[in-house]
Amino acid sequence: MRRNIGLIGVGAIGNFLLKEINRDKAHGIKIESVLVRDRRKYESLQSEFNVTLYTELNEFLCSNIDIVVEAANVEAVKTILPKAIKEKDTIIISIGALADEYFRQHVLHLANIHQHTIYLPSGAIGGLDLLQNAQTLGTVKEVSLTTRKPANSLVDHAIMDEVVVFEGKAADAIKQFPKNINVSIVLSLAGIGIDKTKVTIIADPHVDKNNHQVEIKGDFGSATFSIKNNSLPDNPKTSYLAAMSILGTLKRINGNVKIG
Ligand SMILES: NC(=O)C1=CN([C@@H]2O[C@H](COP(=O)(O)OP(=O)(O)OC[C@H]3O[C@@H](n4cnc5c(N)ncnc54)[C@H](O)[C@@H]3O)[C@@H](O)[C@H]2O)C=CC1
Ligand SMILES: O=C([O-])CC(=O)C(=O)O
Repeated sequence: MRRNIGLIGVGAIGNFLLKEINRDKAHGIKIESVLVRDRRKYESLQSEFNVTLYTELNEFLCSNIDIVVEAANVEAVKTILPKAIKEKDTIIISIGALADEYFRQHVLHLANIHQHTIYLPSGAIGGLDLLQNAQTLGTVKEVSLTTRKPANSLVDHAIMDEVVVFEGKAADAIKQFPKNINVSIVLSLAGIGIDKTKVTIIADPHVDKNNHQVEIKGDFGSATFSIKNNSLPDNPKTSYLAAMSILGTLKRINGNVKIG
């Protein structure tokens, strides 16, 4: 059982996890340790959620934790994951960090040598089970993602009508929108890769949800997933489902039945 969690980053997703896991105590798991950059800013979490704060990665990794959960950003994954995966299984939500081929191969190598697992939750989308099954024989031909978000999540000036802010491959989408399109990288890794997965990002002043449309075609047939996500109150860029997918992953790791 992975009961004790070490959390990296307390923003919209980190707050959700602290409230759901430590306040409810209903999931058989507990966040024990939290890695932050500024201890003073987060001091109150210690008494509110009965956690220990760390600002030093090594001390955090040596604390009483079974699994690390990252809920920070792509840059944090780049600096933290190589060390973390040597010591612990690790759940990553800023999956965009793995778009860098050299970095991905490096951390997969470390995971293999140290016999730890990198878990990549499906985040704000779905259908990754189907995509991985359809691709077992390498016969998926096309994968595309169209993401439509409220305009102010994507552009810093007011717009009256929708604007396509990106059209191209996932590899380039994550470079331009590292806080908005991590989903394109998990989709790429489950399917046909970051250079073949097509991405369109639309800033839309007329929507209040984060919409993702995934289209898959291959020898299996075709599939379409359309997801209309409510966002988390603390960060409109981030979908509620993305936070829930971490909790779901933690529950499935500890479960005795694996579905999908
Ligand atoms: N895979 C997916 O489907 C999705 C991924 N995401 C990604 O999840 C991550 C977290 O999302 P939110 O909680 O909404 O972001 P947020 O911006 O609300 O919170 C991130 C927190 O991490 C902290 N942080 C940054 N670097 C750190 C470091 N080196 N050590 C410790 N703390 C650090 C920040 O101070 C901030 O409090 C983001 O990278 C976001 O892009 C978000 C939604 C969906
Ligand atoms: O939460 C979402 O809808 C998607 C997102 O921000 C990401 O993939 O980075």
